[in-house]
Amino acid sequence: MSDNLYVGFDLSTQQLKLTAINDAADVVCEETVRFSKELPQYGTFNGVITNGRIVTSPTLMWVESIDLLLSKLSAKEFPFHSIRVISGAAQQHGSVFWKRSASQLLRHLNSQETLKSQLRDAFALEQSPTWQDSSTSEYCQKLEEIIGGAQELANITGSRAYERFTGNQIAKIHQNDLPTYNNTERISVVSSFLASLFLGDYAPIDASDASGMNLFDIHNKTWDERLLVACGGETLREKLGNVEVNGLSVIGNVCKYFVEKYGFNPDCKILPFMGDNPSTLLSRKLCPSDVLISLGTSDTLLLVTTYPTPTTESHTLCHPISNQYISMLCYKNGSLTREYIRDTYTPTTSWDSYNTILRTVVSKPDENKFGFYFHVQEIIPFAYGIYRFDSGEPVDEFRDPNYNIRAILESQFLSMKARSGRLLHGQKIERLLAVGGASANDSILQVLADVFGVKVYRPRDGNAVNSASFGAAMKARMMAYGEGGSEKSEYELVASPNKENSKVYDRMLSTFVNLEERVVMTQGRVLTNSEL
Ligand SMILES: Nc1ncnc2c1ncn2[C@@H]1O[C@H](COP(=O)(O)OP(=O)(O)O)[C@@H](O)[C@H]1O
Ligand SMILES: O=C(CO)[C@@H](O)[C@H](O)COP(=O)(O)O
Repeated sequence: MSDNLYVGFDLSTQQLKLTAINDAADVVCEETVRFSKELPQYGTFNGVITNGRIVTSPTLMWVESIDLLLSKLSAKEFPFHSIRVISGAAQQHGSVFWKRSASQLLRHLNSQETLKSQLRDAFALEQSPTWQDSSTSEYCQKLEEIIGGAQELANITGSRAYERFTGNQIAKIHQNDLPTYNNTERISVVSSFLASLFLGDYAPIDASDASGMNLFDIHNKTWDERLLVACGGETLREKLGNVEVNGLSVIGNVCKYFVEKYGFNPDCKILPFMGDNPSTLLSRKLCPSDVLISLGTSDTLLLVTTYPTPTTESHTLCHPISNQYISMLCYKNGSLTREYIRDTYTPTTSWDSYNTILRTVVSKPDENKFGFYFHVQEIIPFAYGIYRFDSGEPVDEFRDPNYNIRAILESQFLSMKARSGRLLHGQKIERLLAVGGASANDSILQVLADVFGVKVYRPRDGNAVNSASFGAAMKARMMAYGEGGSEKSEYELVASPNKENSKVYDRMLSTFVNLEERVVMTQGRVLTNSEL
């Protein structure tokens, strides 16, 4: 490993990850810290602490995970000195509230101590709001009213008001806990928080992540004054600092702490850190008609567009390194809800037994059966609860409960298909590119191919396992090689649609949309199936 190295981090819901690549863009090292498993003292489950609709992560757990990750690499004699550039990614929307004077702590980090011991007192909020939080509905409603409606807000910021978006989280603190708000010097999103630690100073929020706050004008690429004042009063602008609109501009060198403690090169450059979904888009070379589907803790559908048309169901984000835009659908019931169904309906609670049932017991779609699995409060649609239908009638359980194993995948992918049409403006999808933890699962990707009627590819073996940290490493490498670099053929075909199944799913789409509407109409309280 004597090459130059380019490193990307990803601070996601369940783990902190690192990917290091070399000049040839080959992955030379990956490392992970799983929060709940490796830092159990913080009491998180799947990386978060849930209290009803409030979902947070301990900020200090994130801080400690950085030293833990780097010390794991030290133990392997990782050549920190060879890292030329670092960048990073993180879950979008989450926030970190730095206390007054925290910048002084950041600027004087001492390599003889740990980050945790020095930053113990740096945060005005000990628990960071995360993207899974859905406790701010009243602030969302107010914001849309102030600005003239959901579509109007989407036209400015790229999204209608969403509970997890940082502006609404800030409004909640501003209106309920003014002392904490006033004691806050800087509000970072998770990506700029992570960058700040490496920089030893507050790092700017990058434009792609600012697009997930309901505060940023995605056309002019500036904070929107009316929205700032509505969410956090006159002082919010100062608390947020500047947005970095050029994702490839150097924001500084790595700070002394990392040079002295781990042997980073003092000349190692830092590029702005991004949201994990924009970063995932940088991980692969995409053709204009490619659609990327990330099946991780959250499920997202992503495509790049030159002409954004914000809707009230999707998100439009600034592209992290170009003047283009990203259209995105995001679902909260992704891998963890699939795990829940796996653990409820398989004897050995393993993906192997899940896949066996999917391939053998419920191997064909049944066009009369539909399930909706909003195990946690969903984003699109804004719904909660589990609902099943057989021949148009609500049922508490399918006659063969194994059908849940297929139905959850069908409903997740039918929802994406129904909604992606509006983002594509009639353009045909040529390839679906699957990334994220569940993309390792061929049986799941077969259902995806059947529902969309399109071939599904995934990164070829040997590429990075984690797309967001790989994307950040690829951006770091762009400093030396530009945006093109030496691209390789990076995909393998995993699933071709079964024509018969695809016909069935085409027929199911309109019934799916109607039943989903019916489920949403009953919201307000969770109904059992027999009440529907
Ligand atoms: N073989 C598999 N089949 C289906 N899901 C899987 C498989 N392997 C891992 N996963 C899921 O992937 C999820 C993690 O995905 P990942 O993209 O790494 O997470 P994150 O969204 O936190 O970045 C886990 O919750 C796990 O359920
Ligand atoms: O809320 C969103 C996007 O709007 C999520 O996609 C988060 O960015 C979380 O990412 P993961 O932890 O699932 O990677």
